[in-house]
Amino acid sequence: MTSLPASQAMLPADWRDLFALTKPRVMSLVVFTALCGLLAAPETIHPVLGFTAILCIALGAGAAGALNQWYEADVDAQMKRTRSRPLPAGRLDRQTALHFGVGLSALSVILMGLATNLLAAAILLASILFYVLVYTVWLKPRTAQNIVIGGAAGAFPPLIGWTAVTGDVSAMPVLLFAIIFLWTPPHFWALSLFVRTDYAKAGIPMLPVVSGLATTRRHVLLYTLPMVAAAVAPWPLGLAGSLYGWTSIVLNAIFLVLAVRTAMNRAEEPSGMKPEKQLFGFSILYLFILFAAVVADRWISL
Ligand code: HEM
Ligand SMILES: CC(C)=CCC/C(C)=C/CC/C(C)=C/COP(=O)(O)OP(=O)(O)O
Repeated sequence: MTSLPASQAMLPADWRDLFALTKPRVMSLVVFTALCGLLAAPETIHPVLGFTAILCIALGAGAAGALNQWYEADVDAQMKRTRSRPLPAGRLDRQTALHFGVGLSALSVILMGLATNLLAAAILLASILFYVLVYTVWLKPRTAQNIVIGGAAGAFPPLIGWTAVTGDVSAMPVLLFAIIFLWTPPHFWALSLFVRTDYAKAGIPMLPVVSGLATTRRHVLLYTLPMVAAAVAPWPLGLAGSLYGWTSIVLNAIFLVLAVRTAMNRAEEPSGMKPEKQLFGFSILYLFILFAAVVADRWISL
């Protein structure tokens, strides 16, 4: 029997499966970046409304994850990494997942509109539709560029958090969007290199399956360069101070070194892919620390 994370161990079985449907581990970083967008905004929001906004983003992101798993149940059944999810493992039926996903999506968008403003609710709805329809249904089964465009869905949360407070969109939240948008390809392609046989088996045209290891490794480095530029930009542009600036320089230097080592690696087997594994693991830490620095920098400047 596999051990459960502490956050899931205390829930009764059915709730545990519904919770797992929301991809809680991935969504924790999505929600964290949204919270940072909300806390870095130049105005304030009543704490109850701020909490409600973050709850809505968590519910919306979880609903999108559930709809993704509803649509991909057959594909998930073919991959080692995903076959123990509630739907392919047969612990939950597809209709329940569909109702859960649609209901939670509607609830999150309506509540966001009531608690904050229509722009934030509209961007939340657009992110859910983008992830489910544009990425999952349209691009993912068709093109190796799926995550380049489809990954935009995961870049919206800080913009939504910020907009929930201010009611409009300015340069800094657009940069926060750009950082996650450009971060997604190296984040995912690093991982895709060492789980590529799974994707090949399931017939999903991810880059290493379609174009090979060397091209994917070059693409990891290619997308890291504009990501570094976008991540450092807030300091020289005067949108953030030196705390953010120095944190960003250190994080981006490490990311770049790992991306170069990935690009230079020639290993064919996952056992030789240490740089790729390190880059994937660091990509998560990178985003957590970078977004925490956005907030810390704003607070010390108040
Ligand atoms: C289309 C874009 C993306 C793709 C294809 C992708 C894919 C993946 C995959 C396949 C994993 C492995 C773990 C799992 O099976 O769930 C993963 C892990 C993870 N991703 Fe992404 N990801 C994307 C975007 C994002 C975004 C936008 C965030 C957050 C801002 C994020 C945060 C994470 C985190 C925190 C993990 C680690 C989860 C764990 O510890 O199990 N990902 N990602
Ligand atoms: C507010 C809102 C709607 C946010 C959405 C956030 C979002 C789209 C995050 C993307 C993260 C993610 C789990 C990608 C993996 O999809 P996949 O289907 O390729 O992964 P899988 O193979 O593990 O199912």
